[in-house]
Amino acid sequence: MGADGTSLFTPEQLAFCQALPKIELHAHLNGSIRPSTMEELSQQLDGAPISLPELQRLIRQTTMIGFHFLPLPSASPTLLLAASRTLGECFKLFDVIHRITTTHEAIQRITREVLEDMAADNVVYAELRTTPKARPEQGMTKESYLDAVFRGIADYYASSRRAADIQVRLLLSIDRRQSAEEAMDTARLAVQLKDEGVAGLDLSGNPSVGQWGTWRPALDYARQHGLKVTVHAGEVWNPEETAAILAWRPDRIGHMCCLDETLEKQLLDSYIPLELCLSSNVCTESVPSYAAHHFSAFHATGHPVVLCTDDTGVFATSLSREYALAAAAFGLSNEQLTQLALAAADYTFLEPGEQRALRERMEAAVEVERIDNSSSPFCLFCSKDSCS
Ligand SMILES: CNc1ncnc2c1ncn2[C@@H]1O[C@H](COP(=O)(O)O)[C@@H](O)[C@H]1O
Ligand SMILES: [Zn+2]
Repeated sequence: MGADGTSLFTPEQLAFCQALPKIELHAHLNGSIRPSTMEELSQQLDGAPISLPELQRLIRQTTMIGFHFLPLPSASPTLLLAASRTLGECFKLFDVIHRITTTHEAIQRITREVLEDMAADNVVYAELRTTPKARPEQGMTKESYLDAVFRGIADYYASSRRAADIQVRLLLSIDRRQSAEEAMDTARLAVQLKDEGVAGLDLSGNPSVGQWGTWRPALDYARQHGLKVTVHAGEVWNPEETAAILAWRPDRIGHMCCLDETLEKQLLDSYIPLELCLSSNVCTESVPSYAAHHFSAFHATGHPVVLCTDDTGVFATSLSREYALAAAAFGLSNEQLTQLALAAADYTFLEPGEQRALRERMEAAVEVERIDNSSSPFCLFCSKDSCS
């Protein structure tokens, strides 16, 4: 374990995590944009309200986080120095990203690329979330924004040799800057698209903005119409709101970094699955270090937890890296990592039969990996030099 805010994982740990079939349940579409695409799209900006040098500075700063993964000489582990990007800076960057992804073409492209990146990382099931946006100046409505997302998904399936490898559902996000009416529009849209691959609703956005009561009717509406709901909560210290969200009992909750003893007990009693994003929380300083991340305490009690990325483009990470970080920071064995990955099937917003089928598909893939690795002198599945 490195010093505060640093963590160590070995190339073998990362290789194991890359080979593991994984489930991604907390990924924001625009936050998962490839830095190279961000840079390319920014060149096409014309008369943007943000200057190109400033945009380039922000993009460089993002890519720099990626450069903090320093490969050391072969026998040494990979060193990750977590660069920090406060939540405020993070939301400035989202505004920038949104300025360069204003067209249907850009949305379609980043959707395809995000799926390509996930499949290459051995993600076998993903719930991708995004905030539908109306941009009248671009002839974009919330519906046409989502059509572009669906076209991006179709493009991925049409072009990928690994198409069968990844199953996708969408979650529609409500941004905390939105009014009750805007939130309700998104909830109605999600209900209309239930049979088209929309599995649920998400509440996200700058945690310091807005009031829980504003969006609650929209979330009630979605729930009454059979959709699942996940909510970002406790990303900053706001005990009243966190308690109200827990009392509402979302189907899953993201983050929950800032809890006191009472809230922690309520959460444990609720048994609500937690979506945990280590790099995001450390980079935004919602938690002080990997070692101090609450993943460890919740995982140790048997509380349902799932590792997720949040924003691979903003935090320069991947789901494999998040698993490797957890392995290193909390001393998880390969078997524990495997069980963690498999258990996520139960926390998806799929029907129970589909969850079982997903888990079986993952178990079969794990079995193939075990057999493939059984002849290797270094067993990926037990971290021993040889496996008996
Ligand atoms: C870092 N922690 C976070 N906390 C809260 N909300 C976040 C977030 N990361 C991302 N988002 C939400 O996702 C949007 C970008 O994707 P979409 O435009 O919807 O595809 C951001 O604008 C924010 O609302
Ligand atoms: Zn998030």
